[in-house]
Amino acid sequence: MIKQLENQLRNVRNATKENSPLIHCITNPISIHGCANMILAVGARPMMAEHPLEVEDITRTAGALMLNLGNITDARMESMRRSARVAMECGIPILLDLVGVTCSRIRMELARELIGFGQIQILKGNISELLAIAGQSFHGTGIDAGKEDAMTDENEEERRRIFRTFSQQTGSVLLATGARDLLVDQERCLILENGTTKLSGITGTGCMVGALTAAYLAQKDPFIAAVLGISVMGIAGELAERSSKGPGSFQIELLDAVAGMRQEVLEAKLRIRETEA
Ligand SMILES: Nc1ncnc2c1ncn2[C@@H]1O[C@H](COP(=O)(O)OP(=O)(O)OP(=O)(O)O)[C@@H](O)[C@H]1O
Ligand SMILES: Cc1ncsc1CCO
Repeated sequence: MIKQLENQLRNVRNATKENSPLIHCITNPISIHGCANMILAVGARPMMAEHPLEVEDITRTAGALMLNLGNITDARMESMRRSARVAMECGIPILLDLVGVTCSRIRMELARELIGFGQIQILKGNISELLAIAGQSFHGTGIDAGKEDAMTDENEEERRRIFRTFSQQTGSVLLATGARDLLVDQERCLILENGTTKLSGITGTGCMVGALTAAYLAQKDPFIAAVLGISVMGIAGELAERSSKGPGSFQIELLDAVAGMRQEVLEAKLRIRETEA
């Protein structure tokens, strides 16, 4: 599995740099700047447009659409509906980041509405947000995952079963972030263990995982895009931790590590395992 996966990761990374796809993001203002820089760092082109009267035109020209529910507003809710419809008509892949569906009824209702339009290629969130959207009990508060929801050896099998069923119902690849990241589609289930607690010390790293994944999603392989989004961020976090003094320099080093990541380093540091089928 690993050799084949490494080739797929390399091909998608190279294609992203060669084709420089436009990535249309409708996202929160807290992490918007970090998300745009992450998309640039992997060779794609960010476009952060959210006015309801212009988003359809912009989505039509994009390689992928990222919808992030953080800090939601009426205007962005309307824009997300409009852009999602256009993307689905035009076959443009969509990533929906479920920021805060654990704490906000309107976000949960909007997420369900967007999922109900048809196929969202990737549903992403922290583990509590994924449990919530799958109709399971959860412990997250605000935009943070609950400690009780963390992935463990004990709950791995049950989670795999729950999320595989939800992936079959929605047709989406599911990406749940945390110390152990979980990636599930209708046939496969991977656990990724790269990263550092320092990634939780600056705001928006989850949103940036969404932005990286959306950049790779333009190559139209959602599972590989999600593996790349989460592993590039995790490994860059490990590298940045070594060379930074605190959250300020960590933020800068993180961007540099994403932009400068060599394929050999990615392959050498990747901590990934497939769970039993
Ligand atoms: N304890 C940890 N150890 C290693 N990596 C971690 C840890 N916690 C989070 N990460 C990594 O940090 C990144 C963000 O994941 P997290 O689950 O914190 O997202 P989030 O809660 O949505 O973040 P935000 O709300 O700040 O955008 C992911 O790459 C994840 O793998
Ligand atoms: C802090 C914060 N609040 C809403 S969105 C966001 C960015 C991280 O999700």
